[in-house]
Amino acid sequence: MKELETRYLERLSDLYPTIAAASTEIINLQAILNLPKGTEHFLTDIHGEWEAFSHVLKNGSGAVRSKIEDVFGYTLGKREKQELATLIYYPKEKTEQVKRTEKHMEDWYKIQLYRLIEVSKRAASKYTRSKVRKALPKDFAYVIEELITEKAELHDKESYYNEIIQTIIRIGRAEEFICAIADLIQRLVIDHLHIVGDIYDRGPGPHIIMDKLMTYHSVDIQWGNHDVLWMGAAAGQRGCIANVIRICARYGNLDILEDGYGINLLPLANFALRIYGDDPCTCFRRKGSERLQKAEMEMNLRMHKAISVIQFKVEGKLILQHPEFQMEERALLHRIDYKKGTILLDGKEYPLKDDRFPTIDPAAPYELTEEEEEIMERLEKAFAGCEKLQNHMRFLLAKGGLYKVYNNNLLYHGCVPLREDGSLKEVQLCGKSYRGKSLYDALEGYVRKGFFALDEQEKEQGKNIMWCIWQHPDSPLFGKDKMATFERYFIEAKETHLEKKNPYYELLEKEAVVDEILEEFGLHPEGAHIVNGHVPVKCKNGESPIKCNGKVLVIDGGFSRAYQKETGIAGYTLVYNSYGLVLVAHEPFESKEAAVEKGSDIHSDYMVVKRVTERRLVGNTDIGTELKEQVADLESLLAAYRSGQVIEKL
Ligand SMILES: O=P(O)(O)OC[C@H]1O[C@](O)(COP(=O)(O)O)[C@@H](O)[C@@H]1O
Ligand SMILES: [Mn+2]
Repeated sequence: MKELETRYLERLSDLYPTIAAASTEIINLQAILNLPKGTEHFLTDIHGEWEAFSHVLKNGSGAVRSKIEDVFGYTLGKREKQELATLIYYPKEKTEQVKRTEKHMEDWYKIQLYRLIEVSKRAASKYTRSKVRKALPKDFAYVIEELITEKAELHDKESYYNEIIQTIIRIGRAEEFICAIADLIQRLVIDHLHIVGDIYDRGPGPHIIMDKLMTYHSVDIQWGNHDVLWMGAAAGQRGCIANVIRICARYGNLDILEDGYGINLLPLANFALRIYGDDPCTCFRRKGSERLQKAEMEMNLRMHKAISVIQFKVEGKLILQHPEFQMEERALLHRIDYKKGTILLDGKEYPLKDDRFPTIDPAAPYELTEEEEEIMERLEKAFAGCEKLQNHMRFLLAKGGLYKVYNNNLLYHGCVPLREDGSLKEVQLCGKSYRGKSLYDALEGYVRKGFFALDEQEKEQGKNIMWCIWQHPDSPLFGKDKMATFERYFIEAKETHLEKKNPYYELLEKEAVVDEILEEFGLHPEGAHIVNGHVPVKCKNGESPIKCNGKVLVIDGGFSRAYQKETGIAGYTLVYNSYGLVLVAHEPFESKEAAVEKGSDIHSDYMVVKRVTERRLVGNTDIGTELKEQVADLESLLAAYRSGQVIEKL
């Protein structure tokens, strides 16, 4: 044991070879521990709405505005502060707009540059110089550092700064400089980003969001059911592929696949036109925006139906092949009376709104036709072979998981499956029984196997589990008794559309239940929170995102336009800074142009969930715990140097 410790200290002495080096590092770490904790930003349910997402990233859900407020308080008017905020979010566009009318651009540059420097000084003051240095834009690193660092020894600071700024303007670099410093501010106001699931589906730009996240300085992702659906599709699981395409068609977004990811949908399009060419496919009208032209719409309708039918076949077959999933009642095609055009559900017969099924053989309803089979084979290859999609999925795998415990908060997208009495529900998974955290851990293990297992059978199992995570009643990411997709397309009777939520959602006000969940994940209930998304908070019905006296925060980001009518708001985000937790309500995002033109921001309301009496320091965070361990190790090294156990390397 002793030997192991000496060996460890020897390795550490490679990094800190002298008493002086080890001491300096201890002092540095100690300084970091006493800085205010960095601001965390939580977003969920972005659902492809990349413009609103980009905006919220830029404004840090109000974090930029509050920095401006801190710096300028009463010394700037409301309009000027708003203009400055817009300049920080959209430096290029805002400068262009000003140029159109402003006659004295030099003055304008000078004023804005001063203001931007003041804001960045404030934003940087929370961090060590080394961290700020790492965040500096390459081109202007040196000069920005000069400008934002207080120089006590300078006599005439003003003329020194003036000189720098004048030079920047004179040599025609003011615009680039503004962009660089605006980026720096955005980067400094948010230290870490949490995405609590559902990046994909419904909106037009999940791939753009993924590209953005991949360049973000610090992020973790808790996968949502829609994200796992895409992961399953990328891994080649057919049920997931069909769902992904169906949802894109449903929202008129097939171009995400075709243009965004370069996945060829032509075989499906040709097939759909041939098979459903004179079928009005009225049940397959798309939801959401009016972006499609008429001809495209006709095509969309048909592709939508074609892939839906394929989905119901593929899923039904999977369910029947895997009785252990216990989803038999979700295989529906054999319950249809193809002559009468009805379906028998729970002993009740319902007429179908559309009973044209030219590709279904009533004797073998789950078999794909030869052409359907060929289409699926090609799609499988296309998804698996799409480099961009695979890169995005690898990023999700690397930065994400099914849940996260971070700074005393428990983050997951959906729920923890519970029984009616609030106890953790036992769930069967591949012959074993799990509940609570063990269920989450097991499921995550299967997802990773679906990508990385060497053994083909294990890999296959992992892929199928991804499909289960998407829509199994016991999936913690789905959390409903069924996904009534078929019923919602084909049956008028609303009672069949009902998807009953897991008791979790009713029990969230019960402190004993919430505490048990927190403890299950290793947290002390005192001062801890659960943050989840997934269910839109219907503000207009008086629902609140704050449950259980602030212990649970259901912050469906509500970015999805299609859901905004229902909720009456564009959702919530959460900010956790050194002063406490603040829930931010958002208005619908109009467009980037409107944001620049009108200086409109979309955060409308703040609810302080928790305000601490003493500012929280890095020392009280998870990173702080790690740093303290490092300090302890370094102190052992120092002692070893002093006792002669380890010798300095000069
Ligand atoms: O309104 P849409 O896009 O048809 O989606 C409805 C389906 O989406 C789900 O709500 C799942 O998506 P969410 O994770 O966004 O809730 C299903 O329960 C439901 O069947
Ligand atoms: Mn969801």
